[in-house]
Amino acid sequence: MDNESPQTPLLSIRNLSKSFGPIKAVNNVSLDIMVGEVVGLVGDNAAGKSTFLSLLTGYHRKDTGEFIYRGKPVSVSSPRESRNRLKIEMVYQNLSLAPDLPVWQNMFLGEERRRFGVFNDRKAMVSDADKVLQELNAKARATDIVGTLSGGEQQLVAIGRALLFERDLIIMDEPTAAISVAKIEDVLRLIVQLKSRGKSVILVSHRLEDVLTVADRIVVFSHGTVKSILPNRHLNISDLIQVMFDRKKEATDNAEN
Ligand SMILES: Nc1ncnc2c1ncn2[C@@H]1O[C@H](COP(=O)(O)OP(=O)(O)OP(=O)(O)O)[C@@H](O)[C@H]1O
Repeated sequence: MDNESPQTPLLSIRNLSKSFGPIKAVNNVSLDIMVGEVVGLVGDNAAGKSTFLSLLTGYHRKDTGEFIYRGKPVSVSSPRESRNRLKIEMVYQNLSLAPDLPVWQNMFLGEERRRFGVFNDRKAMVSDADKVLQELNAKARATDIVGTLSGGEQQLVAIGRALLFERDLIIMDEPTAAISVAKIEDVLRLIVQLKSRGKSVILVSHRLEDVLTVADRIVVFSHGTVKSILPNRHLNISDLIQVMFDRKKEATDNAEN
């Protein structure tokens, strides 16, 4: 598939756990994310997907476990450390953009550029934001107000941050949940484009057909654990549903016995 030999883990997650009181939301999860890999994350409600992501992005602190980034153990105890040390950019379903601000300000929000000792070097930021927008084939310009853009263009702004700050791993949480069918293809194409630039992507989605379209591997979460890691070869939706829900079926079977 590529010339890199053997596959290099970008991020290794080892024995990650997080409880909320008696609930083991994430229970001893280990997973390698490879360079340039798209990993689909699926699972029933309350399987632990959001909690797992919140540990990666530094919004919650792990109880136990280890992050190894490009071979080196790294500690992450805040969103800033996740961005700077694990090079993670999280794109939320609601995109977390400020609609009244221009694109460039949204892209640099909280990470304004200082150049030659000058705070908020507006000219440089507008120009850098425009470059990224062009790379993503966006119609929007850096000075456009975000609230006036279509949902698809807003998504490009959110993802533009990842390119601007050279993040390695982009986490997309339900990116196709709230957009039109026509735009879904754009988002999936964008994920493939990110992969072709060597970025790794974690795609969390309840739309299994989207995950099957772009993921290299699909990680099935259940009850806070990794239930299965499936290479996405010859997989179809019914295979995936079976893996996702058979424990539930067993539980029902057991309950009936
Ligand atoms: N802040 C919290 N306080 C207490 N319990 C929590 C908290 N966050 C999550 N949980 C619990 O942890 C478990 C895993 O929840 P999580 O939201 O991570 O699952 P999920 O797979 O993202 O589900 P969904 O697909 O419904 O969003 C659930 O039982 C949930 O109730």
